[in-house]
Amino acid sequence: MSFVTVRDLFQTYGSRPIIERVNVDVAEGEFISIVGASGCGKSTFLRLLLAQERPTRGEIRIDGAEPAREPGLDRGIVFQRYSVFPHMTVRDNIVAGESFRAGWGRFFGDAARAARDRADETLARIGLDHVADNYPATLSGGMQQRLAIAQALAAKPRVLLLDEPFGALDPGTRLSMHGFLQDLRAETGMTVFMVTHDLEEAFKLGDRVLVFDKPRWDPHDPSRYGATITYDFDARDGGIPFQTLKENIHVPEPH
Ligand SMILES: Nc1ncnc2c1ncn2[C@@H]1O[C@H](COP(=O)(O)OP(=O)(O)OP(=O)(O)O)[C@@H](O)[C@H]1O
Repeated sequence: MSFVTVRDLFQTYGSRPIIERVNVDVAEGEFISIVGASGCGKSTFLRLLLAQERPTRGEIRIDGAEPAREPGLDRGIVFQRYSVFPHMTVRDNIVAGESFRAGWGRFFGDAARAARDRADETLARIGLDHVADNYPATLSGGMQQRLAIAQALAAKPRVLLLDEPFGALDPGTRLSMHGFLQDLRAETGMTVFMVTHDLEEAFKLGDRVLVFDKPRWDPHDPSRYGATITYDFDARDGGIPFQTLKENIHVPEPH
């Protein structure tokens, strides 16, 4: 059963086509990695899923309906940087994330206290309880991204959109963030779309890996045509052969 349905999607800026005839069906709970050359429209595709922009042509359906224009209702988004509110404490960032669900309203009195308690529980679960009163700028990159993901999930979205969420992190932190995201996914059953430049990350985390590319190319006018999904790899159970090969590479013990 298709949960997210994309049909004949086109996006053009001025006279410049960016995305051409994108068609894809995604089941609820699937983790979709998106890869492709720089500037080929991956972030544009996420913005269309978020309904931040309307497509030039075509349609997107989430659970049978057009995606709501307000963020945080059924979709949460995390960018490479700057997804959290810098002027709010770590705890208030989580409370703000939850308040999206309440229609951007603010919590008062008992409701505010209860929201802060829930935020503290979340922070304890993601290992950020000791910095609840700090401001995001005082946290490491990995901690800020953990906070950003927890904030996006506080509104309990059914779809999480991630735009190169780990791109600015060092390899060790990136690895622990993979574990963090896999745990959250198992816990929530959410549907995820993640743009990444890291192929290994794409195949490791994704159930499917979509490749965006331009099937038509005019060498005299590179911006004449847009990109579409040229490959849709099944990445479950080890993914494509190179991933299996890589895991099987045996490095002999030194004698
Ligand atoms: N609002 C806009 N108006 C005009 N052009 C835009 C707009 N948004 C994006 N573009 C252009 O569309 C193209 C695709 O941009 P997009 O950010 O979606 O690519 P991307 O694949 O995510 O790139 P990267 O991997 O570098 O982040 C770029 O050439 C960009 O300059």
